[in-house]
Amino acid sequence: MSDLPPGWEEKKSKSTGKTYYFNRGTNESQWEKPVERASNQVRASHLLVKHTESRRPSSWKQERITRSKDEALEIIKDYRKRITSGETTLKELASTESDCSSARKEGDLGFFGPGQMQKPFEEATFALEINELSEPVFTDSGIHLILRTG
Ligand SMILES: Cn1nc(-c2ccccc2)cc1C(=O)N[C@H](Cc1nc2ccccc2[nH]1)C(=O)O
Repeated sequence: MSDLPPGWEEKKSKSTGKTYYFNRGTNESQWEKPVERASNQVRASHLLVKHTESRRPSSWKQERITRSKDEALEIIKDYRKRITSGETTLKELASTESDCSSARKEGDLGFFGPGQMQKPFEEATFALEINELSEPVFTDSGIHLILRTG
């Protein structure tokens, strides 16, 4: 009975004889044995605009964040329009504009389950369909746009 997630198979490297894992569906291959992701987890990328009331009003972009919450909301609304019009993507904008250090990963936060992120962020993400973009979401960190990716 294979204990590998769907699509994965165990193979032997012709050159080294070492076991590796190959996914015929995605053409991925890796040395580490793939593990099943918990079914209650989701994956998301986000763009964060901080403001003066943010828990940590500082970021890789700006040592001291001086914009107001209202200004941050106007910025986030403009970003959302540009994404929904197809002019740009959330990942492109997050890379240059997000006040979260995940900007260096195009805003990708990876997989997370209940209890890992601030409640408003968690609730908004779990309410999204995969590839759906949230409305502006308010947390203690600032204002977010969230794209559920998994
Ligand atoms: C939750 N998280 N993951 C990363 C991250 C992920 C991948 C690569 C580098 C950093 C950064 C953070 C984080 O909390 N960043 C904070 C801002 C922030 N606050 C959040 C609240 C909810 C979800 C994401 C959030 N990001 C910061 O940089 O001040």
